[in-house]
Amino acid sequence: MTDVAARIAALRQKIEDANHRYYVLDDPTITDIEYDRLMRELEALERDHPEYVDAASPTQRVGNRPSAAFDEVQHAMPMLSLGNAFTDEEVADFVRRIEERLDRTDPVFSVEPKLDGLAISLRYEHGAFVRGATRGDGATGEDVTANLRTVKAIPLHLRGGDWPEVLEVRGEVYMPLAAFKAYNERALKDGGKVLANPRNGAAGSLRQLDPRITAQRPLAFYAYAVGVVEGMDLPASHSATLQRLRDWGFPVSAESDVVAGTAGLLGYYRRMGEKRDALPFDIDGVVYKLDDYAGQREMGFVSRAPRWAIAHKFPAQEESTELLDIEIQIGRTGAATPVARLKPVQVAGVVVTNATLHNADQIARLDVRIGDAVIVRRAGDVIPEIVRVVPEHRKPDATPWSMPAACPVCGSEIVREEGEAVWRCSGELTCAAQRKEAIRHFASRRAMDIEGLGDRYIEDLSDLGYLQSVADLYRLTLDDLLEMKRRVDERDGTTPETVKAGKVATKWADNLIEAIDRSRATTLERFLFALGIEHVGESTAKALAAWFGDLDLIRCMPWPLFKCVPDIGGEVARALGHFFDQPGNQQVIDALLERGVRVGEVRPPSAKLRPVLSFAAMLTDLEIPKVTRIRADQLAAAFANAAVLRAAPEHAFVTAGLPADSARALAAWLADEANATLLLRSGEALAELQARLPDADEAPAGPLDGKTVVLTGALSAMSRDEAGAKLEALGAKVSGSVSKKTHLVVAGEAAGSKLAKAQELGIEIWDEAALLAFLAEHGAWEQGAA
Ligand SMILES: NC(=O)c1ccc[n+]([C@@H]2O[C@H](COP(=O)([O-])OP(=O)(O)OC[C@H]3O[C@@H](n4cnc5c(N)ncnc54)[C@H](O)[C@@H]3O)[C@@H](O)[C@H]2O)c1
Ligand SMILES: [Zn+2]
Repeated sequence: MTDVAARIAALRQKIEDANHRYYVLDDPTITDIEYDRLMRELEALERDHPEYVDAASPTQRVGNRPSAAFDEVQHAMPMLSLGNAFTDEEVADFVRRIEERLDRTDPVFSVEPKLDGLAISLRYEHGAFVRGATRGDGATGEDVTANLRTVKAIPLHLRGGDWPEVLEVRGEVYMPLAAFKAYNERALKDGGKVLANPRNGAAGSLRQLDPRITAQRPLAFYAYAVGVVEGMDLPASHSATLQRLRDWGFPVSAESDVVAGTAGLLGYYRRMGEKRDALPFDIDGVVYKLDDYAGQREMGFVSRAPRWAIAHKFPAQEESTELLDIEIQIGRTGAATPVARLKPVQVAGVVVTNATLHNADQIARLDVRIGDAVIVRRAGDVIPEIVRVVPEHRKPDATPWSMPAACPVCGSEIVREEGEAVWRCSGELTCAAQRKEAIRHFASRRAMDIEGLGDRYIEDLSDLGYLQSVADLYRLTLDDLLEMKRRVDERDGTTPETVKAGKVATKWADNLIEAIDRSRATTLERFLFALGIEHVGESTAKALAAWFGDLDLIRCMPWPLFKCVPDIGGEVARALGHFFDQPGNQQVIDALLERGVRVGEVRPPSAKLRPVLSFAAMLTDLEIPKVTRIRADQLAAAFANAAVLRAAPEHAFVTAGLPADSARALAAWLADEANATLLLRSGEALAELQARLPDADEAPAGPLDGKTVVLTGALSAMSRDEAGAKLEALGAKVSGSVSKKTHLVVAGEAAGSKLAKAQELGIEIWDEAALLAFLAEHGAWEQGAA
């Protein structure tokens, strides 16, 4: 074989493979630009060496054989492809060929956006939609009628009374960008496969075997041509036909237009190019069609495309390049997002050096490794993203990527909650990236309540380095604030509002310093809430304060002990333990206290802890594999405390009554040094708590002791929070949701589902009047005090 023959054979093979992946599997591995390059090379070789032209060459055919999964549909009129133009000269050549052949100057063209979706043909008989098919290889397509019926933009019946007996409408099914984005966001959250691009989304959705799946994916449709028409004469031009299609109820692109000559075409190309990013759908170019049908007939066809039309393509939105590195970016809430550093590459006219990889799961799914050749996509104002790897170019030493253990900004551990897609930096109080959000929460009304510390000040104070952590709030001086303001004015070039009538305005700064100072005196529950610990909302903060009463105790408590508080489960307990285990967080708390933050008197732990604090309960809370409460009871009976248990050998657990597998599991667990340390720490914390418990009779008895109360609906005399606080003072436990354990529901105005549930469960229900009467009776409310 000659070199040319070999190259031609290789190109045909590559293109066939790409066609199969693209048209049949909806899963391409090369970019459109690469595909077009291969195709052009093959076309040129076949042109220069006509002896190799072959009817089986991909240059002679459209698309690909349809997949066997669907019934076949023979197209009565073939569905062709379009020739491509990439440059202005190619467009000028196209126009010149028409001018020469038809002997006209500046011919008139119908021009349309080229939607990037899937070509389909819709058949209407006596006005009713009877069959829809994909293009397939142009002659034979796939019957996707059931799926097309779910596309709302496709009329199931033609409108107006005047239609042909048989009408075939051709157009593009596509996925609007909003639907594409929403689909991928959901897929990322659920750990599903993301769509590479909207075209892929349209093709994949339409070629689903189950129409119910297609129905869930919002596809749209544009009509751009007709095929077979029987029993009626069409207008003489394409543009007039498009108008007819509109009248019959088909969506036709509002961007379509009529222009003349090369200049008209190129003008339209520029206009659409500028509009491209703002359109709600992807277009990969524009299509020029000679407008009059007489001219079209005279021009005729080549093997796979008409001579009277051409697609003028925009620069590609996908390119391949090399992945140089994967870096971690920390967001406001600590979310660690992997970002790809790329070898610079032009994508859709812009040099791209970074791309998002969404999250660690997505990296694993794509199996992206540093050094890989990757396909980058940039569409509209969307952040460029890596859509796939080119596996053939993988370097042999490339290793799978994993999330780094420590935050690149602050060095805290990067962790992930079970069942969550997002990894987070755990340095809540120290991480610069999370600082602003943390400060905002810390200063908020229900937390430390620093009046006047708005978002702007938080931004500026952080950006200019005055606030490294929330603790720095308490060493801000009046001079700091004024200097900050001066620097902001300087930076933004704004006229200093601080200097008015020659006098420096300092009132705002005085007020802010005063508000910060006021916030120093707070409560333990507000302080714990203000720290912004994950999963710790107001009610958990309140519970912690009520049950333990002492910040120092809470700060050094190992996580299993938090679980002795009834409403705190394993997840919240671990979040608490983890937060206080970070030295950076502890330093910030120290600094806050040093700088005068006061969280109220130290109180003894709640007497209610007495029945739940035991060695056996603690062992259960450690969540040791195969150590259930029964086993924990056996262990507690045989071993005096954590230290003794820690030192015991495996056979001693069997002697204590544990089955062999539990004994083995416990021994294995203890063999891990971190677990052994946790056990010892928990044992010490348990002893400390027990020692601090007040005598049983010290606990005040309230009229609602041991009762769980739920407040719902709106009260008029006080807020729900106030009412809740009053009820708690009388011994009640206020809960957010109604369950069988609820003793009482207080229902204000417009109470909804909680009230209904309470009725269903037969729980006692009070209206506001009953509540106020009860509060008054116990001295917690004065009649007429509203
Ligand atoms: N990446 C790959 O592996 C791979 C493989 C095969 C094909 N491809 C891509 O597909 C292209 C070839 O596909 P093709 O044959 O569908 O050609 P095409 O996409 O270049 O153009 C023809 C198609 O344009 C569409 N179209 C959109 N708006 C239109 C309008 N207003 N009027 C008429 N048609 C309109 C129709 O679906 C029509 O079938 C290649 O250039 C390449 O970009 C890529
Ligand atoms: Zn960090």
